[in-house]
Amino acid sequence: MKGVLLVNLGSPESPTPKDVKPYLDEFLMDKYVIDVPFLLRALLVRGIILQTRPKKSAAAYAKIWWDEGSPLVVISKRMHAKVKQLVDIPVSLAMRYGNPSLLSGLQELHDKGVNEVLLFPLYPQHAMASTTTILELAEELRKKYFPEMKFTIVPAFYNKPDYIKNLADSIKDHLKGFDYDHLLFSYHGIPERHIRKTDITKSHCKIDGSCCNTPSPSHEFCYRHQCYETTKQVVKLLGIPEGKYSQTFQSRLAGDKWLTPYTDVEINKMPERGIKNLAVVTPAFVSDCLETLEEIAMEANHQFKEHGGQEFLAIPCLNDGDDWCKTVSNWISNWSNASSSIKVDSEKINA
Ligand SMILES: C=CC1=C(C)c2cc3[nH]c(cc4nc(cc5[nH]c(cc1n2)c(C)c5CCC(=O)O)C(CCC(=O)O)=C4C)c(C)c3C=C
Ligand SMILES: [Fe+2]
Ligand SMILES: [Fe+2]
Repeated sequence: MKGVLLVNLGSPESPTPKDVKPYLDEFLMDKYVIDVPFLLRALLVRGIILQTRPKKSAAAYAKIWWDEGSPLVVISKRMHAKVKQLVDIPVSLAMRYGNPSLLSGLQELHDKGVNEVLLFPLYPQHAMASTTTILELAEELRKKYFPEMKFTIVPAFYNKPDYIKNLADSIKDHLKGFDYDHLLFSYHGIPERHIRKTDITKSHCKIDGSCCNTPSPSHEFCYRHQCYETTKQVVKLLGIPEGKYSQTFQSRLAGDKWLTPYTDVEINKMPERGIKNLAVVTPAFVSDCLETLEEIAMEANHQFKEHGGQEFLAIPCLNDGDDWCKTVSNWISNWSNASSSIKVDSEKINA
């Protein structure tokens, strides 16, 4: 029997340092996130980062927390509930860090008699720190607890026409009545090293002006290419002219060189370049979360105005929007109705 596991990132249990600390420990001790040898990772994370960050992060979470819980988890649950109504196979929800855990999601499907699982990482663009870590942990759990299960993986959907249309429609709706000078596409950043590591050709990605626009098999897993492609396809659909939009990367940690240009640096320079009304969209996230609600809608908004900007619009993520939930359920139904599900590629899922 077939079933689906939707997987998002996850949040702490509450916006307090006591609950944020174990969440950050699980997150940052992940070898796909901080990809250095264990002892160095433990020294960096437990010896340095966790000494101060839980308090700072908890304060940020407290600003965006809802009565029902973390926005990311609450929104994911709402989306899950809608998708469940639209398909006729079991669908469970899990988080990579925190709860509901991946193990509980797989167990729930197993208890319903599911032995063919469509693993659905809720990330439009592929990154080892987001997607690979889900797939690796799921495989580890499968081997240990559910050896009879088969997995099929939903690949990054950064360029799938129905996803692009949902995103473009949402941007268009939110821009109604907002006379914007510029639309910024701000994606979650990753260290440049991660781009080189996921380059399957081991030679293509130079992280320069052209590699991501030159066709290559490496693009199947290149986060940077996939971000550019999402932006390119959305602006094409919306007819936004060159110069009226740009792309940046947000949420970097100190230490490494992360993908540039940096969102905060660019936003602060915009008012002196004549951009007074700025709209920001965050397509690396399908659900609003700390990084969109606090870092962009509060912090970047404030900084933009401090630097002379006038109006700032943070465009919400697709969240549990009806069109997006329909797209997700169509992909699921196409997979569940396919006669053979041994290996289903993205084209088939979107057929
Ligand atoms: C788009 C997917 C994501 C990638 C890729 C990603 C990489 C990445 N993240 C960190 C460090 C942190 N990220 C944090 C929050 C956070 N990250 C994502 C998504 C991706 N991260 C989301 C959806 C969220 C929000 C979670 C929520 O509960 O709302 C945090 C925690 C908050 C904080 O202390 O700032 C950290 C830390 C690294 C190091 C990384 C790539 C190496
Ligand atoms: Fe992150
Ligand atoms: Fe590239």
